[in-house]
Amino acid sequence: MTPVFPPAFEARMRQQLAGAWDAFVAAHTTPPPVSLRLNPRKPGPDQYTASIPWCATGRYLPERPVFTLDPALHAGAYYVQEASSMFLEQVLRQAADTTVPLRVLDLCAAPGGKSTHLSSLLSPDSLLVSNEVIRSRAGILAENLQKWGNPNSVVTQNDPEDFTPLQGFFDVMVVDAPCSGEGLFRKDPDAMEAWSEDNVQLCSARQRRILRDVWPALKTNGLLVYSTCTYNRLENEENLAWLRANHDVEFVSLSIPAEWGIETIDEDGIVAYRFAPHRTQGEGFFLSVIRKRAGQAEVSLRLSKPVFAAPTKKILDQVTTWVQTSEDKSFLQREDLLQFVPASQAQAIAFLSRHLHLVIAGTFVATLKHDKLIPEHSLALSTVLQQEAFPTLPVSYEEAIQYLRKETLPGTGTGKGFALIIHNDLPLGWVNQLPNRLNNLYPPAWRIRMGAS
Ligand SMILES: C[S@@+](CC[C@H](N)C(=O)[O-])C[C@H]1O[C@@H](n2cnc3c(N)ncnc32)[C@H](O)[C@@H]1O
Repeated sequence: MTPVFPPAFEARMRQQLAGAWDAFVAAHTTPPPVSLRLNPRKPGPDQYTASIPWCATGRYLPERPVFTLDPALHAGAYYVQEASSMFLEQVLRQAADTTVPLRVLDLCAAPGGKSTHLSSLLSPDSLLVSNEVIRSRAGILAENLQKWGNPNSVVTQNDPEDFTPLQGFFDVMVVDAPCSGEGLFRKDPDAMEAWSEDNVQLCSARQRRILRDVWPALKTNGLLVYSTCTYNRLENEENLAWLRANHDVEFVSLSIPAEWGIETIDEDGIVAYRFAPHRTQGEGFFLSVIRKRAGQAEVSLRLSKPVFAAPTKKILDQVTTWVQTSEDKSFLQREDLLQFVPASQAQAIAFLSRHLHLVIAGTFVATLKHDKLIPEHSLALSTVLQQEAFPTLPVSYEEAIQYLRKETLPGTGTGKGFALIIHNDLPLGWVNQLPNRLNNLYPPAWRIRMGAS
C-alpha cells in the first residue's frame, strides 16, 4: 500500500530527491528487509547465505522468523539489526586502527545494535563504553551486551554532559543521535505519526547540545562518528556545518564501491554517506566521520584511593579457573560482586566508576555469599567462560524454551550444584541441581513471556 506521508515531509523530499521520488515511494510499498548480524565469537545459525556487502557478519533473511522463540538469540549468537546501520563496520575498518587498544564511546547506545557490533570489531584489550541516558533503556542495553558476551565493554547510564569533564579520554566516539526517524517510516509507522517540522527543529537543537557536551571527551586526532536515521538537512548536513564552524575538524572519506548504492555527500568538504531504501537493501541512514584536529588536554586517570577491592587469594584461585582468555586477567571486587575486565583497562574502568554511573563493567563472574561463590548469569553467556569448570546439561529445543521461560526442569537424578544449560553448543544460563529437580536460575526480567506459536 502506498503510504500517506506528512505533506511537509513529502514536499521537502520531492525536492531533495528530485527525479527519484517515485522510486522512493515505491520502496515504501515493499516490506522492509530482514537482517541480522552474527556474533563472531559464538557458534551461530549458518543457514543464511545472503551477505550484507558492508558488514562481514551481516546476513539478509528470506523472511522474518519468530526470533523470540529461538534460543540462539537469547544466547547472543546473533543480533537482529537493520542492515544500513551495519555500515559502521566500514568506519572502524577504514578509518581506525583496531589492532591497538582503543577507548571507544557509544553515547546513545540502547538497545545495543551499534555497541554489540563495536565490541566485536575492537581488539579484546580495548574498552567500549556503552552509554544510555534513559534508565529502562540502559537495562536493555546491559542485557544485550551481556548476551553478546565480550568482556571489553562497560555500560553507563549518564547524560551527555557527564562526559564533558572526561577530556581527551576517547579515541573514537559514536553519536547515533536521537532523531526524527524519517528513515524508519517504512519499518515503523509510529515514526511517521510522530513526525512534525517542530520535532525536526527540536531534534536538531538536541543533537547540537549532545555534540557540544561530548566533544571535549574526544582525543586530538580522535574520530567522531555522527549518525542519524533521518534525511533532513537540519539534523544532518547543517549540524555538521555547525560542528565545523565551531571546531577544528576534518571530514574523513571512506572508499565505497558504487554497487553498494550508498550516496556520498561532499558539500564544500563536508563529507557524509546516505542510505535510502530505493538505493540499498536497508532503511534510511546518514553517517559522517569527523576527525578532531584541535589539540585537546587529557584528563589524568590517577585516583587518590582504589575504587575496587582486590579479591582474596582463595577467591582468586577459584574464579581464575572459571575464566579463560589469552589476555591478562584482572578481577575486581565491588562489595560482593566479582567482575572480570581486561587487565589493560582496569585503571580506566576504576576511573570511569568515579565519574559515571556504571551499570555493568566487564563480565560479572560471581557473587560472594557466605564464603561461597555463586556464578553470575553474565558469566554463562560470556566469551571468556571456561566451560570445563562446570557440569553441562545439553537440552532439546523444547527444554531450552522451557528454561528460557524460567520454568522448572525435571532433575537428572545424579548431579548436584551449579550446572550450565547448553543448547546447540550455546550456553543459555545456570541451574542449581537438586535431587529431584533443576532450580532454574535464569534472570526473571529476561525470561520469554511470549506464548508458544
Ligand atoms: C537512535 S537511538 C540509538 C540506537 C542505538 N545506537 C543502536 O544502534 O541500537 C538513540 C538513543 O538516544 C537516546 N537519547 C534520547 N535522548 C537523549 C539525549 N538527550 N542524550 C543522549 N541520548 C539520548 C535514546 O534513548 C535512544 O536510546
